[in-house]
Amino acid sequence: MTNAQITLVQLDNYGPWTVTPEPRREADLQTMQSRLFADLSQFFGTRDGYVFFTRFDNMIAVTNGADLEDHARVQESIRNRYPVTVSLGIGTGASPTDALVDATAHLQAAGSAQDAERREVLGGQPLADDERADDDVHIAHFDVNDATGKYTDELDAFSTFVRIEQGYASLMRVLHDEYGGLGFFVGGDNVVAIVPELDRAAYEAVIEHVRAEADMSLKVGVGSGHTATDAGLAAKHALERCREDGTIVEGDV
Ligand SMILES: Nc1nc2c(ncn2[C@@H]2O[C@H](COP(=O)(O)OP(=O)(O)OP(=O)(O)O)[C@@H](O)[C@H]2O)c(=O)[nH]1
Repeated sequence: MTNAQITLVQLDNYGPWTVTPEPRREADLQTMQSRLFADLSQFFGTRDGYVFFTRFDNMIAVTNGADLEDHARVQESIRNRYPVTVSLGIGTGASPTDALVDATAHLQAAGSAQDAERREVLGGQPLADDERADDDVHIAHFDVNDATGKYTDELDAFSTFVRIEQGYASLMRVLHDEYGGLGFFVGGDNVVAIVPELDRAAYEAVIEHVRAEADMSLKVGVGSGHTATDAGLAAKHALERCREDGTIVEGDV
């Protein structure tokens, strides 16, 4: 089964802050955003969750295992150490996309991201203990076949970046629009996707879609678990089996 718990992290009134009292230096904003992401990754990581930076002003976390108190503690810690605050919307659902829609609704109902009065909303409810199962979280770890040989060692770095981003765009769209999954670029040539339970044929179809649309060949390791860490590690081991056996889909399918 799938029982996703997704937390939407939204910086409060961040747009106005970046230009008040006048535009702030971009390098300072980049530094602050990446430190905040690192802190959130570490915090949710200690609770076996994953955070993805997405747009930095909005970040998406898989938080199965983190309760309301954990979320409130993150807000307090950020308030104490950063010049910005964060609102958190917690959503649950049978698919990651449903859970994210639920999480988003809790923040949107409380006001705009650029409403000076809307600060540190903590909306929604985590899964109760008796709602959780050992295979709540499903993660698919996608990797480009021989990205080093085909791109990194062949093209200039920007051309490689464009090719990888095009593959990522194709993959994230098909996962979201057709399968209820949320795919995130995590660096290099890797995409980690939070997915519902999907079978081998679905993964083969996703990989074929990206090959046809973006001319990029992928492999994927799939894992499931009680938390993002458990599922994500299982997915990484499955991806290693793809490498060893020359296969394109391995793991919990
Ligand atoms: N975030 C993250 N990045 C990874 C991971 N594994 C590899 N990478 C990144 O991906 C890049 C390419 O590494 P590989 O995917 O091993 O290399 P490859 O050339 O595609 O070779 P094959 O995957 O064996 O086909 C590395 O430089 C890293 O940036 C991972 O588990 N997580």
